[in-house]
Amino acid sequence: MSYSSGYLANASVLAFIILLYAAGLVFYRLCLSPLAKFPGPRLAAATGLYEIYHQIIKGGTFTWHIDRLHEQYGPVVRITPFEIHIKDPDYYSTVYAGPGKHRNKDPDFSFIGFPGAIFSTDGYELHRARRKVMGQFFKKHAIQEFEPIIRANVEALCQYFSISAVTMRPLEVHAPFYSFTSDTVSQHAFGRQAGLHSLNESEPSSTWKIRLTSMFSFCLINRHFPLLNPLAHMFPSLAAWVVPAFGYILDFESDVRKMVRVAIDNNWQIQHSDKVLAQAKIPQIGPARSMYPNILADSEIPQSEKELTRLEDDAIFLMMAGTDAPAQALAITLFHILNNPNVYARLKEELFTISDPDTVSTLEQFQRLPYLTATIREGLRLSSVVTTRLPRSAPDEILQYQDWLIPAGTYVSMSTYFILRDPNLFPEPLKFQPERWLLNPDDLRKQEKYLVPASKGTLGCVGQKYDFIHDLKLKWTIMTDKIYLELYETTERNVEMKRDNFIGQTGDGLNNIQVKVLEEYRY
Ligand code: HEM
Repeated sequence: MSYSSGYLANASVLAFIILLYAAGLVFYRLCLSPLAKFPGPRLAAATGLYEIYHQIIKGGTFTWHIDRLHEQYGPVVRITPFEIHIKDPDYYSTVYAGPGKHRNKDPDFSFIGFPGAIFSTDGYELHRARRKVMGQFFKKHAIQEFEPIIRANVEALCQYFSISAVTMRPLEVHAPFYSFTSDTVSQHAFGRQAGLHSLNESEPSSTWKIRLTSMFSFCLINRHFPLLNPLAHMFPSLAAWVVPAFGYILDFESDVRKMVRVAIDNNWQIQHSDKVLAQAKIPQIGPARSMYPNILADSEIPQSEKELTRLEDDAIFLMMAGTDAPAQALAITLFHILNNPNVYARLKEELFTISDPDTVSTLEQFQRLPYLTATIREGLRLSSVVTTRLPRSAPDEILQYQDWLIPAGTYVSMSTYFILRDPNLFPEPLKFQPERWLLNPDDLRKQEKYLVPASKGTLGCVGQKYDFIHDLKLKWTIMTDKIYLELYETTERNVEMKRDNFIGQTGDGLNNIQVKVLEEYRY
């Protein structure tokens, strides 16, 4: 036998073995797997390529496709070989359960390229320990202590609106909102001085909007092709040349890594100096405590949790999570307010009841305003910025849904995007109607159960308490009696989510919300 025919024979045997293995795997998944009995497209049950096709080839459309599958197959659908998707808002708190119920994330799904991040933490116990540490900085009182910094940042943010009133140039609102949220989160995380200060720039900068949008589009690819991430970081210049958006990601990472290194260096210096001086030197944010410097200084927290790469990963995700979703939710809420003049007028009227030029209204005062509070809830509902599903497993529990018994350890997911737009819960769901939240306390409690834009349970968003900061931001930026806003060349198309990059994205080139600042009334 010649060399080439021997080679061909070996290749054929290898191809045959691979085919046999693939056929066996597909047979197992379709007929023998404990999930074989669940309804859904056979192709989705047979291979993960089904999801990849909708996410990568069809451009992030799987979320909407899943919804169509529910119309065809009912409330339970097997959407991948390993995952069941359920569409029933009343089942949400079973899957996304609170303390006392053991839930795990799907580590493949939570892989976003930064394995040390709390979001990607595999294992219930480790996640719980990390959550306990991070959670203390997000307790209501901790955020309230942070209010002076938020106020200062809101003031800086308002400058852009004031300048726009003078120049009469339309303002694209994502850019200043992203600067606001990235400055605020970084100052909370690293201390006022050590954090970012994009709001100091004279023009609103779209840097953070571009960086974050690039980060999230990369997240989607990472999940399906996890090897791309280390490869891209191994050859950063080449990767940035092939995919220019990667350059923005590197810049973003580099800024966050720098802040972490400074925090570690400072901590080292503090620990090696006088102990009394050490306490005084730990950065404070107003009377509140900044996150990473205090974590580093806490001798109860194990050293492994304070390693450079672990903290870098954690801070990168924190900056992503704390910047993008709140900035988008705020921008989209603003769009809906301005797109509904009756809502805008009613809000202004309500805000005039507390507006006193001689005093600065407090967050607590805003929170007592029923229509403003209702508007914020409606904004969080309709913006529903997180379009991804977030699979969970119950490792030691058989979940029961209707007559279905879901084997322990199976990944189950639900999409909040469709809960927030469920017509049975929210009639005419695409309409922006703050009035739907003006309910008596019992009915409000029942309805709030379904307001889940930031997920729920022990693994849900740690920054949810930040939501009430919207009250402050909204009041100061848009409802203020000093300015009057009008949409400029912006329609529903500019806020309509078409693609799922974890965070929803509009159609190409439409992610802009422009306003004209029509007048600025000065006392
Ligand atoms: C409108 C605002 C926000 C929305 C809609 C939102 C949404 C979410 C969602 C859906 C998750 C995933 C939860 C899960 O896996 O079940 C998440 C996680 C997270 N979010 Fe938020 N978020 C918001 C604001 C914030 C803010 C302001 C911060 C920080 C300052 C933040 C920090 C985090 C962190 C650290 C996690 C990971 C939690 C963990 O895995 O334990 N988020 N967020």
